[in-house]
Amino acid sequence: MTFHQPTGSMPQSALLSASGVAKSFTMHLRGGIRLPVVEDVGFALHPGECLVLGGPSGVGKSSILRMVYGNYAIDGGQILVRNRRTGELDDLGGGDPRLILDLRRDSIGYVSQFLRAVPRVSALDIVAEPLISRGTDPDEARERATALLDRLHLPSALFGLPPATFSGGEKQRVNIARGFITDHPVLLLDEPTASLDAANRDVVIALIKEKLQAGTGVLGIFHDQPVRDAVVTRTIDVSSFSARKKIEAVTEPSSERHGSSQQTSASLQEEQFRGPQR
Ligand SMILES: Nc1ncnc2c1ncn2[C@@H]1O[C@H](COP(=O)(O)OP(=O)(O)OP(=O)(O)O)[C@@H](O)[C@H]1O
Repeated sequence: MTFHQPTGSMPQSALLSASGVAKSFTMHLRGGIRLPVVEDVGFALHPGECLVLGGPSGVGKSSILRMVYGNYAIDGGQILVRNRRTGELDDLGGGDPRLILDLRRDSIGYVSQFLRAVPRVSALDIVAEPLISRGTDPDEARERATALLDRLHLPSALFGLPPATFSGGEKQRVNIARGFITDHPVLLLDEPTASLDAANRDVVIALIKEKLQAGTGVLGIFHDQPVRDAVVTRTIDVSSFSARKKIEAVTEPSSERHGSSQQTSASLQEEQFRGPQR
């Protein structure tokens, strides 16, 4: 396999680093309008560290997580990841799909806000699958999945059912169990506790702390302040990477421009969600 070779470096002890990363979205259905989101994103993640992405809604926190997981291509810069299998630094920002899959298998885990359940697969098998696909004996994998789902208070009557009909919190607990069952050195968490009650939030806090103690580096978004305060070791203010501030600073003083062809990023954003007017 040949992968994109990184040209940069990162602190020896780091698991992951981003430098000079920029991201904009192009609205192809809106005449190719370009919506800049972040630029010059830079940070490093070390073992046992919980780096929290902070800043107001829409500033680019989830976009950064998605870039680090290889879901979003980057416009520039580098995202270097220590490949657990080879020990080498890989540039995930290069967008090589084979490299992205390789890193997801052994090096980077991700718990998204929502479970993407496969139809007809039981909750237990969804959770056990990442272990089985990495060679763990299926019985052992299911035992560990059972223990994790028990810990997250999922009623055992649901273990054998596909999560399609589960409540939001039940689906999220299956999602969390699936994300935490493996031991990726880097774990990305996108609001893992958003749909959980207090008791399960405490379980997730404990699970995150156990990961950190084991040396996992966690990069996460936590809107839930008690959870954030319980796990954070360092916060990154994503506003400092905002590519919008500069645009707004240029467009704000001239109010007559609003509504004309010189749109602000805020109005572009609105349009993006409204979609084409019919
Ligand atoms: N796939 C996409 N296509 C177009 N624009 C996008 C896309 N994903 C994100 N954006 C835009 O990028 C900006 C940043 O979004 P992002 O979800 O990263 O923000 P956030 O800081 O995580 O927000 P929140 O805290 O509300 O979840 C938003 O204006 C959003 O509309």
